[in-house]
Amino acid sequence: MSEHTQVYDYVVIGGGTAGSVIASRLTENPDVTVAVVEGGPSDVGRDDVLTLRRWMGLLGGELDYDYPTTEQPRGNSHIRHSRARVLGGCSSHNTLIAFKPLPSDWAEWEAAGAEGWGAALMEAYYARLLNNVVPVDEKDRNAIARDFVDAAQKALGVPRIEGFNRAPFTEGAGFFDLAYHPEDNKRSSASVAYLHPVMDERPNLALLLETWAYKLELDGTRATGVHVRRKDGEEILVRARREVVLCAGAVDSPRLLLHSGIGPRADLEALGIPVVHDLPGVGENLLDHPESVIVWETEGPIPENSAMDSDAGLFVRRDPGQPGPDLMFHFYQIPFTDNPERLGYERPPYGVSMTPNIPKPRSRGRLYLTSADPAVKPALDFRYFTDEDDYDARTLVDGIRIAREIARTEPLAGWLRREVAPGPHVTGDEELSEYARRVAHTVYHPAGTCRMGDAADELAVVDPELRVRGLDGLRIADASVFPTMTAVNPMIGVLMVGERAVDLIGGGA
Ligand SMILES: Cc1cc2nc3c(=O)[nH]c(=O)nc-3n(C[C@H](O)[C@H](O)[C@H](O)COP(=O)(O)OP(=O)(O)OC[C@H]3O[C@@H](n4cnc5c(N)ncnc54)[C@H](O)[C@@H]3O)c2cc1C
Repeated sequence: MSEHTQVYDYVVIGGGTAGSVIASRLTENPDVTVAVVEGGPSDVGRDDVLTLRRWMGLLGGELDYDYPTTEQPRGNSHIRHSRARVLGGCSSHNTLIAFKPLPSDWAEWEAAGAEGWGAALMEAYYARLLNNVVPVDEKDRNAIARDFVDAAQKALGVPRIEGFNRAPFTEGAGFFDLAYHPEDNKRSSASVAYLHPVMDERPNLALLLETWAYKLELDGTRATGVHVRRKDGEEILVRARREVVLCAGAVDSPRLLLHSGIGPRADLEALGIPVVHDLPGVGENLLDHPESVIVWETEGPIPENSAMDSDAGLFVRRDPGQPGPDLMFHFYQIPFTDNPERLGYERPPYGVSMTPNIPKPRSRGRLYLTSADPAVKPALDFRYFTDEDDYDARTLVDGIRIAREIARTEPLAGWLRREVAPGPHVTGDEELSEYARRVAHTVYHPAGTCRMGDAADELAVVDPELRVRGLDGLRIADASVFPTMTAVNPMIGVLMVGERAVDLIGGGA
């Protein structure tokens, strides 16, 4: 089929978390035309997507790109990285836990060269968000999760936090804020909040759904559009009069750059991809929040009410010298045994789990291509637990010990019949580390693969205005631009990147 051309002012590649924000804001100006190239279908009318509590049913299904990791000698090689293939992106299949990044996160970004991204300025972008961010509703607060919060507070002496986004914190236990509508458990995802209200009313907004972007079009050093393939095989060159904005996420943004010849020269040459622009940082600095899991059998069934089965959590700061928390826990009202089962552990009929994770992991991974064929998934080598001081693994060992302290404390203790995994006999540092790493999972937070940095930083992919270094007409706005990992779950940070990108582009009404 021959390729034809469509022209818009802006082409947004990826109608996901950040992309939905940008497309919505840019088209507030009726004189500006925007095309969104989105690989997945619409989420409108899809209860399987829009009902928050059904999130687990989406993992690994037809709306999941489902990226494997490379072998992880120090970790778990079986982790599958879910990435949503649907309008709203990962905000359409995640758990919508909503944390404004902490002031210490923004300070770290600034120190890494993201000039102008300090906490005071970023506050305005949080205020702009259209998502319905509310604390877990009273009716969704399960009795065992309430007792987890009480026990954590008592066992560790940390404060109870009601509204994690009200003020910066370093420690505390409580129910999360979620981007949802408690009355019907519907998502307040990026697409629901930003696109649904306007998508049928704005002739200047074109949603090209089930359309895959496989190569950027460049005229010299200027990005002028993108080559896409529609579901029926039709190929289109979607041109941008003003800018191309890449919002395909931490996996697919670097993937598209690499297939377009933008990346580390030697890697591209080795695969026979013509080098358009040597940019060594593309795919480097692959970050994540790794987690482990402790599972208990409960004395019997747990009440059913919940927003999405992991409604409460805990932050701890073990090292008072740190500006923010250095250990985080999600509490699951279900026995989360996917990884332990592979090691021979059983799934109890009724149970709960705590998943300690590393807010500021030190291991750094890398994303790279293994083929010049754009259909082949890239390799994701997170290099889990490879940091020099073994900080990451030690953090999870501390996490298991702290989780046990909480489990021994009333009012939680009375619910629990026995520890299923790793089991009370596993107590030594070495054994705990081995267990923690082999059952390690991801909190699904890949980031950093096109990181922002200053002009002197050769491994930076975008400058503080989100422009790709050395090229014109091309910005990136999604989780890939994170210079470092936020201590908290990243989605709100991604939405704020989207809002800020609109200002930097100079668009919007
Ligand atoms: C299961 C799960 C649970 C999570 N829970 C939470 C949570 O509770 N709280 C939190 O803060 N964070 C959570 N996260 C992380 C958070 O959702 C992500 O960090 C964030 O949504 C990423 O946004 P993004 O804009 O970078 O990418 P995405 O939202 O993934 O958007 C990328 C979009 O681009 C499209 N796309 C990609 N490549 C192409 C291409 N070549 N052509 C066309 N379209 C393309 C995709 O279809 C997708 O819609 C979770 C993630 C997952 C997977």
